[in-house]
Amino acid sequence: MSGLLVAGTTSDAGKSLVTAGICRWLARRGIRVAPFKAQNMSNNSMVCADGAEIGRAQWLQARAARAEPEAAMNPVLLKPGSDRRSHVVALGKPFGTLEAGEYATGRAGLASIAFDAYAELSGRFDVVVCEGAGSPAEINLRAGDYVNLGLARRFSLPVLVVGDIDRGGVLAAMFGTLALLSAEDQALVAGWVVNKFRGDVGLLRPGLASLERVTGRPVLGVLPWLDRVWIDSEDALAVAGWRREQTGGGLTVAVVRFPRASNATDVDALAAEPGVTVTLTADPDVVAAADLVVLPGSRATVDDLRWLRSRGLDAAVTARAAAGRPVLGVCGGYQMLAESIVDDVESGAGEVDGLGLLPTRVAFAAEKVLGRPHGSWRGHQVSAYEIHHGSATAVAPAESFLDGHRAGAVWGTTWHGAFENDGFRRAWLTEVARAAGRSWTPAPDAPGFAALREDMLDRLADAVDTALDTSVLLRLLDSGAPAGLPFVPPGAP
Ligand SMILES: NC(=O)CC[C@H](N)C(=O)O
Repeated sequence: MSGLLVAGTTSDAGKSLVTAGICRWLARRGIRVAPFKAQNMSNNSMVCADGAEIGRAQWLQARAARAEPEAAMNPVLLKPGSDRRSHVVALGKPFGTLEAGEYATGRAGLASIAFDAYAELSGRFDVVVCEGAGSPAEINLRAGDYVNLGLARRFSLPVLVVGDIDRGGVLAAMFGTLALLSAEDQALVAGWVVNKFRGDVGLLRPGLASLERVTGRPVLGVLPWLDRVWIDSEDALAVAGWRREQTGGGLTVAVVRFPRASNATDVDALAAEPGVTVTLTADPDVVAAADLVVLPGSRATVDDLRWLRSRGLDAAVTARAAAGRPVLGVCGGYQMLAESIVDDVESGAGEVDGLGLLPTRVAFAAEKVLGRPHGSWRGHQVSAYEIHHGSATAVAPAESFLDGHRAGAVWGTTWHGAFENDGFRRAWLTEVARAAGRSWTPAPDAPGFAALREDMLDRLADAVDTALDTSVLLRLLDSGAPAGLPFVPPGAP
């Protein structure tokens, strides 16, 4: 068993991608590999087969590793419900809340959960590829850190630092990251990976040679800017990347960008359908004009409903429904479509009016529902997942739609991930297109969503294979960071 930590000079440097790429590259060599992120902050999560909730990125990295996703791969998940408070998920189950001021101090218990999970996981796999968070040089947080060098030190993991060259300043960021670490932490930083490079690598080489000289550590390689390759992101959506053109009629989808959107990766599969264009928006005019509007999940249903109203988006959605133009709500978005919502759990707001577009009432319960339901719609099988405290019940007869309801051109379901089922997605979109007066029909030869995702993971592994010095990578996995790596002053101040 061995491990490696993939850290980054910044958030979004590409740690998740590099971790996924290394996982798939190792899995292809027949190595039993698992991903790990000690603590993830994200409202995009997934329910594992054993009912545990983990970050969506670790779930996808597990797929890259060809391993069954499980709680130990992301033992701590912080789900921000507001700017100051996060809901804590530990080993896949609710574990209270954490206020912003406690992030640095109140986490000792979480650190030991994460360390135990790593130790246990690494006993069952040949290699564990860990992803860090943010930058390891956030020295104000170093004392309580268990995600970056706190983890690496505990388990003597070699560390690769990934930098995003697209933002510029990557050489300074790499040098500075190292120079702000203590001598003990620096001893584990074993190499650099430049990410998102476009252009002539020859121009970059002298800079890389200087970086190697001043840091005494090798650049393992320069990963190219990979078009149409990304990973289910932690805090943003990459719908544009899925886009595929199709001749003939198109279909436009507007997804409302809630401040606390959760599991909004649901719309990725819509975006991957040829001819379907998905836009994230907070603009009532865009909501009015689209063929389909999606209200996605939300970690703060009542607060995001208030936000929807403050923007005048409620009127745009209601007007669509009245005109028989398609609206879909998923989980939190489905809850908002109800006649009323009683919530003494998530917002503490008590009873509030919903948009009244479906004949349902929503009640929040303290117990969180985590599940992997199966069902069907018009003969198409649907496998999904659910994560919620609020449940809707019909107060008048209504056509059923998955676990939810349909009234006119308004559909709602608690189920996430339903649109990844190809047959269901295409049949439902065909019905939506008809309701919207569009001639869109599914392309007969379009690949399925799972195949597109697999292709992306394979292209990532190809990039690792061709762009990185994999012999150095294997040596680090075999023997850890080499002894005698030079200390670069000043070190941690
Ligand atoms: N996944 C979601 O959209 C969750 C909806 C809502 N926040 C709940 O907990 O019930």
